[in-house]
Amino acid sequence: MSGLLVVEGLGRRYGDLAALDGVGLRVEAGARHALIGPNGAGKSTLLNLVAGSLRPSAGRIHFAGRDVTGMAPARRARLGIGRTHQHPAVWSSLSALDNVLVAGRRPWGRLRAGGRARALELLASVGLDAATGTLAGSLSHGQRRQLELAMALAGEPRLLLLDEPAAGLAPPEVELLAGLLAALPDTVAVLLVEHHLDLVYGFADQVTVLHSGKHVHTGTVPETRSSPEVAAAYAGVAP
Ligand SMILES: Nc1ncnc2c1ncn2[C@@H]1O[C@H](COP(=O)(O)OP(=O)(O)OP(=O)(O)O)[C@@H](O)[C@H]1O
Repeated sequence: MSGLLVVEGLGRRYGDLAALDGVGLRVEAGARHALIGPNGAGKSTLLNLVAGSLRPSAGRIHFAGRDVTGMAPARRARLGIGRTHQHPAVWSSLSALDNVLVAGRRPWGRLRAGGRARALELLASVGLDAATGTLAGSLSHGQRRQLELAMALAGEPRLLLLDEPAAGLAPPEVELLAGLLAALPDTVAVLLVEHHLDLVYGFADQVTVLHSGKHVHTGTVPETRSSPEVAAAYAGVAP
């Protein structure tokens, strides 16, 4: 089965509500794949199902040729699925450096060889070289997003799930984020959930659109921009 991430017939119900309904998705190794759609489309649900923090009601998830559908989040992370959250998940009482060191630990808490140098390198790569000793709780919202990105990269993911990284950022911070995303190594595939369409269209090579839990469209940026189904989804018309 080709494709780094292959999702088939994925569904998730909350009582009577189908938050996600029979969705398929394929993310190739090294791809820049965006997942968009109006509020409540099911984007975060899909991301959480892939990360393993939610269990599906239907469907399968394959990563790197393995069926990970029932696998715990920590095991998926060890296989190479990294993520950031809608609200940055950092340890407020630890320094930025310690956050990255902890996030990059191997199983059983062992630090990676050269871990400190690598952590400093990652912090520099996300623009936090002047804040390595700052407590994460004292960082601005935008800086916590940058820190969480460095933490996710410390796990050496092959797939990075980014959940609305531009949410709550001021325009100059969005520009900084766009630069950081553009500089991500192409050894990492990215699945980006985002409402900021300029950011998405500048970043993605494939775009998948969800509406009311259903798959509406997958295509290149020009295909997505000119799709009547996508326009209808954003206009609130049933696909
Ligand atoms: N824990 C929950 N209990 C009940 N319903 C939920 C729960 N989580 C999500 N939902 C519902 O599932 C649907 C999909 O939610 P989801 O957060 O995945 O959408 P989204 O596309 O990420 O939306 P947004 O862009 O607003 O973040 C929504 O109708 C939402 O209200």
